[in-house]
Amino acid sequence: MRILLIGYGKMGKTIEQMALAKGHEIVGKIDRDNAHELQNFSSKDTDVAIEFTHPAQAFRNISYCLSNGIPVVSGSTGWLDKFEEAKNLCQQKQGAFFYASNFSVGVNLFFHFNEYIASKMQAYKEYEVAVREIHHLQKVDKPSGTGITAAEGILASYTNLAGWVSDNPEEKTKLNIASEREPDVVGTHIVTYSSEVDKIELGHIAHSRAGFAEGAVMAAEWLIGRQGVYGMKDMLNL
Ligand SMILES: NC(=O)C1=CN([C@@H]2O[C@H](COP(=O)(O)OP(=O)(O)OC[C@H]3O[C@@H](n4cnc5c(N)ncnc54)[C@H](OP(=O)(O)O)[C@@H]3O)[C@@H](O)[C@H]2O)C=CC1
Ligand SMILES: O=C(O)C1=N[C@H](C(=O)O)C[C@H](O)C1
Repeated sequence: MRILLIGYGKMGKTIEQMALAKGHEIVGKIDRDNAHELQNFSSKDTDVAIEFTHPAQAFRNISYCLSNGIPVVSGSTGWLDKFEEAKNLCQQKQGAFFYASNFSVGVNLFFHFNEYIASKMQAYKEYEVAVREIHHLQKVDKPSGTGITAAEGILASYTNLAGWVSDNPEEKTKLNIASEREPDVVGTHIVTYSSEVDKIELGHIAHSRAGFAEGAVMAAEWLIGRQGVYGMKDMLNL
């Protein structure tokens, strides 16, 4: 598979290692300082693009790929206000687009169990539900994309809550997502149900970026030959 890497930071470099180990070819590496070179790539030389950049750049990169017939896998977070636009463009161009806030199989199992637990816990209003995410100091967006997906999984059952809120535990009508930034934390997500007498927790701790990279390469392999908008639930049958 001929892969174009868009974003050559922590994730781009980890994905490169994973892809080469699986026998794939990297046809290009686009980063901020050579971003203009993206226009040189087309479906003639690229089977799939894997995009991990920045909240402010992701939509433009994804749009370029969809407009030029390049199937695109994106893991960038913090840009989802434009997700509907990306979906529409994908439909219009009959393209292929795979998005996940988190490509790790373990996190997607965590999402699955999180939805199930929320569906049971919503009947027990003596428990207050909250989401907490902890990441490294370089992370630019808050809350994390994974934290938002976890919150949405809970809100599907908690119809009494009017959406989520970032770092505002006093706002009792909404589900709080608490964000913490600490050196060298790859990605930790914890859902807590607290009552006066006890606490139930479901959590996921990433030990490295290998799980994210492995999932992204798996998604790229899976996307080739498909048309439409997909996510991890489609690939993993969750
Ligand atoms: N879905 C998932 O499983 C995961 C998602 N992520 C998300 O992926 C994104 C990237 O994470 P990470 O690799 O850790 O971040 P990094 O900051 O390490 O890397 C991002 C890279 O993108 C580059 N970049 C900035 N603008 C452009 C542009 N216009 N075109 C191409 N490249 C550009 C940056 O360059 P420069 O440094 O010069 O700005 C940088 O090298 C984040 O949104 C993060 O939240 C991260 C891990 C897992
Ligand atoms: O920026 C990161 O590092 C990560 N970002 C993703 C997110 O925002 O959920 C996924 C992972 O937690 C690492």
